[in-house]
Amino acid sequence: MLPRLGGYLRWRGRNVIDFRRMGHVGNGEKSEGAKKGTKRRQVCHGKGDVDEARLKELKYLSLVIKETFRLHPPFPLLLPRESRVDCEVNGYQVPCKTKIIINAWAIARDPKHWNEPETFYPERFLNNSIDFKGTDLEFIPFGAGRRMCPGISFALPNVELPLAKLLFHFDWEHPSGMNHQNLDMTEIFGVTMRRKDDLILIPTPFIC
Ligand code: HEM
Repeated sequence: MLPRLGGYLRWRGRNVIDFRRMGHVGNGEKSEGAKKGTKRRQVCHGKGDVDEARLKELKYLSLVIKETFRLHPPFPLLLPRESRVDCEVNGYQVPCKTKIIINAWAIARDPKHWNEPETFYPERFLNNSIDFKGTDLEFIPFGAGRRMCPGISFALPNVELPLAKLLFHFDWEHPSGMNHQNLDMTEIFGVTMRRKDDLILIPTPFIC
């Protein structure tokens, strides 16, 4: 359960939703946003909620999640590996037993593997078999090989389901003067990566 403090929904010590500016829906009347939102909620509309069984039908959401993991992997650097033989990589001599840290963040933005790598474009995964299950080495937000994340099948529904529920039950807007183009996506690098600035959004409840 996420705590609500002083009008903000807080997660990991940060303000994620500003409830003080929450859009009002009076007397059971649907907001304009909610009426428009019905079309966007086709998969779950009439059910009143999103459940785990329907997650795989939310095709576009899964593309958006993939693209988010590509551009903003929570763990930008994989666990250190040790080379087992003397080898040469791009002209560099790498002696046996050298500790190697793989930069999954940089690989996922490498123009040798991605068209317009800096652009957030979920459709790039449409009709495309590239996945983050550890076999496509240009896209490894969960790592690859023997040290790959063993929590992946626990992690994914815990990203997809809360996100799907938040999108189903609310319409979301930026505070005035902001739009997705001027949203500052700067991140703070570390063992885990996170936004530099809080993401402030205005939710309007969607009444089914
Ligand atoms: C979105 C969520 C998550 C992401 C992006 C993620 C990503 C990663 C990455 C990149 C690694 C290093 C893999 C490598 O070096 O090849 C890793 C390791 C690991 N992850 Fe996750 N992880 C997530 C959630 C979880 C969860 C929920 C659990 C446990 C329930 C978990 C347990 C572990 C463990 C135990 C390791 C170390 C494996 C080892 O040392 O061999 N992770 N994870």
